[in-house]
Amino acid sequence: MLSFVVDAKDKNCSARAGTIKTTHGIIETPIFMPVGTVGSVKTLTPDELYEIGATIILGNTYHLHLRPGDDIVAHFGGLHRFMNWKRNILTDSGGFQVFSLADLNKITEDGVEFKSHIDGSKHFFSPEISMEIQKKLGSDIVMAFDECVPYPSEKSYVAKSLERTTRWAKRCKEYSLDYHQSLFGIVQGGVFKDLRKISADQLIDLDFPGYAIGGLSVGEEIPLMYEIAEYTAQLLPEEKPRYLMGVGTPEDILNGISFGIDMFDCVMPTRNARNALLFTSEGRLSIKRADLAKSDDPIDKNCDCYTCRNFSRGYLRHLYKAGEILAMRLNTIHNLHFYISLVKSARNAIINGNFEAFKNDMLLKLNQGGN
Ligand SMILES: Nc1cc(CSc2ncc[nH]2)c2nc(N)[nH]c(=O)c2c1
Ligand SMILES: [Zn+2]
Repeated sequence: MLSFVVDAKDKNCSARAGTIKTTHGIIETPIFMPVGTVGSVKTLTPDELYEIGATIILGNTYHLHLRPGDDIVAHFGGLHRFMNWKRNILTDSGGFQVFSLADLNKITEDGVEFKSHIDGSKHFFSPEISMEIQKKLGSDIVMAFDECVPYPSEKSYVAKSLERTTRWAKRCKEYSLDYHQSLFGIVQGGVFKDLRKISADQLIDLDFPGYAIGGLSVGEEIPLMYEIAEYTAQLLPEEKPRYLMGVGTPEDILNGISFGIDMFDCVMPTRNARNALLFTSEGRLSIKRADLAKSDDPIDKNCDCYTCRNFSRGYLRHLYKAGEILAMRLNTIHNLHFYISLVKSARNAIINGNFEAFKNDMLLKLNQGGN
């Protein structure tokens, strides 16, 4: 069970600040959700995640089903207990990962057969099986089992696929989840506005407590992603949360917020951190750079994260070059803190009525090479 209220709306664009309430606590939106695919946000402890302000993290049905197995996670009382995470968890439904990771055997009305990318073992996912796994994981927000069509795809295939995704969503809705879990529908339709409208209308008829925009950030050009994301967001009920899956860069998130989108997730901050690519309020910074060897500056002088309060660029560069695990941890703390504080600042700007100015100022700063 999930409630959502809109706390403030921008006057010049669709941006809004909201509050999601679940049994695992409050989520103030716009929100960025760190990705914890196999039950860990790579390199960080739950306490470190609380410290940077994370209120919801993501888990993956596909990965956890394959390893350690949803039965094992259920044995420990669900994913919250298993990983000792006391706040919210959203789990993706597995469809996307099957299509992007597994050796996909075949897709039928009933579901998808696939081979594990880990050991090649055969598996089958259906809407019902995806719901059963997410029920065992005990996530607060459960994603419907969908087909994320690749880009580009023939319009005729996208049109047929979205109809099946709607039929699958209906099957998911008919499955009884735990009292505390809420199921979000996922809008598909590729990059075709007329198909997006059909998909959105069909899912709205099924009446979900929240809606995700799927099928984007799959290789399409950024302007096209923005156009479809904005169009689709405006089709969705204003009083329900809107989640843009797999997005994105800080710029994408600021633009997504202006389209009226409330929730975002992306592996970028955590993956880039492990590759020494850091986000700062003056643009991107590669901490590997030789000219940083003697820099006593923090990664970002405007950042108050643990890493920026305690360590120099020179030290972080050294750790990375030496292959120290601490480098990954300190970089991850900074990048996640950057994303989470970006959306928190966006929320405050919406509440204070100056989101447009905030967004334009940030977009300028994010793209300067001021490091
Ligand atoms: N781009 C994109 C990303 C994801 C993964 S979101 C995620 N899961 C775990 C981490 N992040 C998607 N997931 C689903 N179910 N459907 C989609 O259309 C889709 C599109
Ligand atoms: Zn920092």
